[in-house]
Amino acid sequence: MKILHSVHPEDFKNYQTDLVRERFLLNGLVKTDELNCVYTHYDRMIVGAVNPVEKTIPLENYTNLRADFFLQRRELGIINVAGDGEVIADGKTYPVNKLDCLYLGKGVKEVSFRSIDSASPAVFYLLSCPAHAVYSTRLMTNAEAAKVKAGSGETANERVINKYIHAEGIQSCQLVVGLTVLAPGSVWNTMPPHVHDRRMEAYFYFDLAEGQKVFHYMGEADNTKHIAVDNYEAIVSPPWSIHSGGGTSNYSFIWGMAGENLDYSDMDAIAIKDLK
Ligand SMILES: O=C(O)C(=O)C[C@H](O)C(=O)CO
Ligand SMILES: [Zn+2]
Repeated sequence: MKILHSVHPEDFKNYQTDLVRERFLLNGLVKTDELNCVYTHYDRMIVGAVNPVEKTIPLENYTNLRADFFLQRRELGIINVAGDGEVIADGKTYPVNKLDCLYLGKGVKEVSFRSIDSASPAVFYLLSCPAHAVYSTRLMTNAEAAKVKAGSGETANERVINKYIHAEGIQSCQLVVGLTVLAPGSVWNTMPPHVHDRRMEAYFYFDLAEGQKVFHYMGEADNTKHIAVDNYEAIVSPPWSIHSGGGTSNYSFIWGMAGENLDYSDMDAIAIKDLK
């Protein structure tokens, strides 16, 4: 499994586009009939994706985990962003359709993924972090997720934030996961931006139309940089960094965090006027 190391904010100030991409962008995650995971040193969060088309794909036990099985000391959040699919966990089958979320706790031994129709395959996005206790497996459909409206059409940031795994939702050790859907005509996510020194975060962009891009902004508030991100690409955000995007069209993205607490609202807001 590829490993991504952490970056110091002072070093980041010297980074050019290529190095920002190398250190933070996770691309090539979604490949036909493959599971692809990256082990990040941001709270040891593993970010991955599996796109089962013709085959049922198992969650393999990577050697760098030095574990008997993937979830021996970890928990896992799964969100499907494409066609209908199923996750089989220790013999039980869970239907996980577009925008549904399945949480699997520490100790689940055998996990595999399949699509219902290979002509419209599922794409499961995965977020896994270390777990110290067992929390129950739980499926939450998109209709059941807590929804918060944010932004407005006037400022091109009208969106709905859907929360699945968080303090008042699916219970976990440290995973916090949800997704945000931008309204047509709105392009800005997480603007005004924020940081949260107590949690890392990863964004995975999806439902971005062919030929469009999201300009993802990161860095400390007074030293921001951007990279242009495609559909099905993820980007990690260190605790010192803003994480905000401006698209050339509307799109959706999954956000996932791990760290000190499960409190979604534990953020330090940054005023737009203070951005540089
Ligand atoms: O659109 C937004 O604003 C978000 O979705 C923000 C993320 O949920 C986030 O950054 C949580 O810390
Ligand atoms: Zn955040």
